This record gives sequence, C-alpha cells and structure tokens, in this order.
Amino acid sequence: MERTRENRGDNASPGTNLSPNPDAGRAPDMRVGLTGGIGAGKSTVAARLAHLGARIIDYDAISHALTRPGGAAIAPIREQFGPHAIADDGSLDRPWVASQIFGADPAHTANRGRLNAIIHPLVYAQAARQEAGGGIVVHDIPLLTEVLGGIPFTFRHIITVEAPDGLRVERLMKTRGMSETEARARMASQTDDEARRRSADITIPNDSDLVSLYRAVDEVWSRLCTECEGNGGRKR
Ligand SMILES: CC(C)(COP(=O)(O)OP(=O)(O)OC[C@H]1O[C@@H](n2cnc3c(N)ncnc32)[C@H](O)[C@@H]1O)[C@@H](O)C(=O)NCCC(=O)NCCS
Ligand SMILES: Nc1ncnc2c1ncn2[C@@H]1O[C@H](COP(=O)(O)OP(=O)(O)OP(=O)(O)O)[C@@H](O)[C@H]1O
Repeated sequence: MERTRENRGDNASPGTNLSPNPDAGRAPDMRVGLTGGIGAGKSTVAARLAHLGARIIDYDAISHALTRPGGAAIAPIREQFGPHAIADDGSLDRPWVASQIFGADPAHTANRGRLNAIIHPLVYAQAARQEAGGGIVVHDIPLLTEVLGGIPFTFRHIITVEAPDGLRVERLMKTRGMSETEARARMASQTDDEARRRSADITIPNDSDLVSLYRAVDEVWSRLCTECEGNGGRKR
C-alpha cells in the first residue's frame, strides 16, 4: 500500500555544501502522516509528538503563512475569487473565504476545489523544503485522506485521531468560538472517520481526557522509535 512504501526524501530539497548544519539536506529517517477530522485533537497529538522528539510539518501553519499579506497564494486567490477574498491589509479575508467554501452545497464544493487547487501545491512545495534534517518527521495534514492520491509524499505510517462528532462540535464551539452551524459546515466539508481509518494504519481515539490521549500517543511514539532504530535510523 502507498502509505507503507517509504520515500527516503525524493521530494526533499537537495542539500547544499554551504550549510553549517551536517543534517541539512538529510532525508527523514521515517515519514509519518497525521490526520483527523476538525476538532478531533490532531494538533494536540502533534504537540505531544513534538514534545517527544518528532519534527512536525504543520500544513495549517504553512497555509496561513501563504495567505498573509504578500504570501504566494494571495494573487492567484484574488484572481480566482475576486477582491472580496482579500482584506484591506492584503491578507486573506478568512471569514469571507470560509463562508464560500465550507458546506455541502455544490457551490461550496466547487469553491473549495478551486481554493484547494491553488493552495495545496504551494503547501506541498513548502513542506518538502521543511523536511530536510532527518529524524522522524510527522506531516500534520487535516485533509490527508482526501489528498492521498495527489500528495507528492509517501508515508511509512498514517495516524488518524478520532473523536465522536458531538464532542468535536463541543470542542470547536468552546475553544474556537465557532457556532454549531459553522462547526458542522466544516465537518461536512471533510471526509468521514471511516474513510480516514481506511487510509490509516494507526488510529488514536480521543474521546476521553488528555492523560489518556498522551498515554496512547506515547505508546505510538515508542513503536515508531523502535521500528526506526531497527531500520538503521536514529531516534531524535
Ligand atoms: C478557508 C480558510 C481561509 C479558513 O481559515 P480559518 O482561519 O478559519 O481556518 P484554518 O485555516 O485555521 O483551518 C482550520 C481547520 O479547518 C479545516 N479546513 C481548512 N481548509 C479546509 C478545506 N479546504 N477543506 C476542508 N476542511 C478544511 C481543517 O480541519 C483545518 O484544520 C482556510 O482554512 C483555508 O485557506 N483553507 C484552504 C487551505 C487548506 O486546505 N488548508 C488545510 C491544510 S492544507
Ligand atoms: N482529550 C481532550 N480533552 C480535552 N480537551 C481536548 C482533548 N483533545 C483536544 N482537546 C481540545 O480540543 C480543541 C481541539 O483540539 P485540536 O486543536 O487538537 O483539534 P484538531 O483536530 O487539530 O482541529 P483542526 O483540524 O482545526 O486543526 C483544543 O482546544 C484542544 O485543547
């Protein structure tokens, strides 16, 4: 299966002899994908993995950087969606764009496809640049299951984080200030848990407290390290 074919850096930027860092340009020892529906707890898992020593490539953060004033995605988005898409300061008008792309209507679906087609290739290029340095590299990708056929990386493992829909809505309302309608519109714009589980080989449930979640993440990390060391990679 695609996810289990290790890609040892075919997509990483080539190294340069000018760098003082001997790891610069080094391919990941193991590339892992991390996904989960909105509000399931993916970022919380990513933060725990970072604490344990993983290098995280955060696709939401890259996407945010590309849509700041002067970001590479701004001009093509203005061209596709018109001036409404851009705020007065030159950044993406996030609430306006969100209102155009999140939901199950055909218009939302079409707009989402147009926006993804602009942003995703730029995100992949930046992710490839962030890979250099070796170790266990975790690509934190909200839409990994949806883009698996088109993303230019293969993953040794794919982890999905799961929580019941009601709990996810509750978390999003409490911590992101979303209305229930907004939270459900985002959920309707993503694939479901069953599809995410099919594309993953590791499922982390997050329907209890943070102590239970961290325990599950620590176990997964320990397995990844053991496997990585067995393959001649090193633990970071
Ligand atoms: C629509 C935008 C402007 C809304 O911005 P906002 O600040 O409200 O949300 P943010 O970017 O922080 O995303 C929060 C979550 O929304 C969900 N989400 C974001 N984009 C999408 C999308 N295209 N399809 C489905 N869900 C999405 C993800 O779960 C993500 O973690 C923004 O999400 C965006 O530019 N999306 C397109 C780029 C994309 O696909 N990003 C996901 C990672 S590459
Ligand atoms: N087990 C838990 N107990 C209590 N709060 C939690 C738990 N897991 C996550 N949370 C909280 O729920 C909120 C959503 O979690 P998180 O940001 O990790 O979701 P996410 O899946 O990354 O969402 P997104 O797709 O938007 O990035 C956060 O405020 C987080 O602190």
